[in-house]
Amino acid sequence: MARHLITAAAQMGPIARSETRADTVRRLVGMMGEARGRGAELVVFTELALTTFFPRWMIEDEAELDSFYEAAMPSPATQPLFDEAQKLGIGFSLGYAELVVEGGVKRRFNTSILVDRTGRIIGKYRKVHLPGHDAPQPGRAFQHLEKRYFEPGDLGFPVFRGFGGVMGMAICNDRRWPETYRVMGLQGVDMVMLGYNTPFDHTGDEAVNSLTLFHNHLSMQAGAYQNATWVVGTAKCGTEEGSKMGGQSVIIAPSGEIVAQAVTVEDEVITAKCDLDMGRIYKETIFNFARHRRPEHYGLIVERTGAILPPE
Ligand SMILES: CSCC[C@@H](NC(N)=O)C(=O)O
Repeated sequence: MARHLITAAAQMGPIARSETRADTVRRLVGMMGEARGRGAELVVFTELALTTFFPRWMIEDEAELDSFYEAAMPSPATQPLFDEAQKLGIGFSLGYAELVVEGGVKRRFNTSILVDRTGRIIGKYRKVHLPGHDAPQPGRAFQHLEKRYFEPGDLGFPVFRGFGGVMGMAICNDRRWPETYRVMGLQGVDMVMLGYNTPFDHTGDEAVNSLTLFHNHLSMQAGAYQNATWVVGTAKCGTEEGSKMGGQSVIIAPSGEIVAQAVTVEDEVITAKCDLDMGRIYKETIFNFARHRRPEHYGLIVERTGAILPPE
């Protein structure tokens, strides 16, 4: 019997800095309802889906910085999302800024959770690949201070049984790194859910920036095909507080083909009927890891050094 999972990606247009949590959660609840109306059993929300993309600013006031984070999940502000999910019988993944206090010390992560169709959290992931800088860079219209505001995730790349398959999560910059998908691929992942906030000016080089949307899909399609998994990529996009960010949210099959794609840079729900068994043919043939991988030659990948150049 095929394992079909009707899946939605709920792309978000801009979130203004002044938008309240309650307003943002209402937007998410609205898209959840639309997704369920189209038969979706799972909806994938974006990275940092509850606030504007605050790492674009240097924020020195700690209380102001804390206001972008969630100290509990669910919280009174996010509870409506869990209630709606339970009422409609739809699961979701959600990205948010997580604040935990351990031994009196604040720890900050860029986090995603997976919630099942009963409203129960069944998985958590903390972003491993943090792009940008830990201090403001001169001459930039917008900063990218993820290295300042988050510590690298400490949970690895776990996968979770749910929705009839093996489910994994990644967050934004993670999607550009083959290791992200491969570590989950080695655990038999059927679907990787991820959200992204990708400003067009992220490299500072005009020629490279013009390829932003190409690189977005290139990374996710390669990750899907090479690991025989579905990939659902959900953008936050449009012009947010003056910063232009790429859209083109997608649902990608294990063949690497795009089966659904957003066409706006606003709130937009896309859906696809995903056969979680579609990856099997690839997992049993060209990407049969047990038969064909040669890890004895991959040692450099896990060395801490940067590039190792051949002798001159
Ligand atoms: C300075 S790199 C910024 C772009 C990065 N964005 C995030 N949010 O990770 C991305 O890889 O899309």
